[in-house]
Amino acid sequence: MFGVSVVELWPFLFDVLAACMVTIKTGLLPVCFHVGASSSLSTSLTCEQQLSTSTSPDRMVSLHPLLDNGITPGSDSFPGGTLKCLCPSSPVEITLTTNVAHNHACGCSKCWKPAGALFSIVGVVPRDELSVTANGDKLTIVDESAVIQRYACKECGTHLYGRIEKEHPFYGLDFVHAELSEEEGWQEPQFAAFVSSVIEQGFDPAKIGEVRARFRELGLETYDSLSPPLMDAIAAWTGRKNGKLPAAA
Ligand SMILES: N[C@@H](CCC(=O)N[C@@H](CS)C(=O)NCC(=O)O)C(=O)O
Ligand SMILES: [Zn+2]
Repeated sequence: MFGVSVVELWPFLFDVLAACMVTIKTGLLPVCFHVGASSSLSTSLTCEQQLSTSTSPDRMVSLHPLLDNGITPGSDSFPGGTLKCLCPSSPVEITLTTNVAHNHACGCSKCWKPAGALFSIVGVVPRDELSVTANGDKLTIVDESAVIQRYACKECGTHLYGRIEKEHPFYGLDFVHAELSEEEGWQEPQFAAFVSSVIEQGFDPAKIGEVRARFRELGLETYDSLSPPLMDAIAAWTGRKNGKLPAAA
């Protein structure tokens, strides 16, 4: 969803990234939490228990494995790496020659989530920093009518990358799930987007406050679309396109 050209937008993304990183708090609660009849968050269950019973949205909830036990900061100097689908043999592999930016939790129904997770973790890279390096013949586009053409493995269903082919504020950026890499140093999640969208997928609206509270405990702001810097980038692109703002230099 997310054309300013990449050349134009990419430095902006890094500025935003740097600003967001200072908001990440330390000393996070260890959790797998229970959203139940009580409004309190319980830490009494293990992650294994939580994941094994998380099929009902209003019982045990895993936001995402990379969030449930606290956020591990990434590395500013991380150069990128390889992401693989979950097939036990002949996995599809993509290679990124840079770290992700705007990495965030997304609650929308379209982004790929690992089993049991309520949210996806998704970030962006310039499209020319991504290449398919193995078993690309297993890729298929999930929904050709979507703005983001999400390329998934036909066998295991994992989304490898999402690409925008039409005129769009985020044309030139590909969407990826860095958790599909074994390397460490990927940018940590910066915010939570499309939070209310989990309700469309069956999550109890009465419990959404607890989800937002948990994100805040983790130091992540929650939004029901994207973060203000990204919404501002979209609006500026639209303003330039409709002539209300001067064209980019
Ligand atoms: N409430 C909707 C929101 C979908 C949505 O707008 N997703 C955003 C965040 S990934 C987007 O950019 N969609 C464009 C697309 O999926 O092609 C849902 O959950 O399906
Ligand atoms: Zn999404």
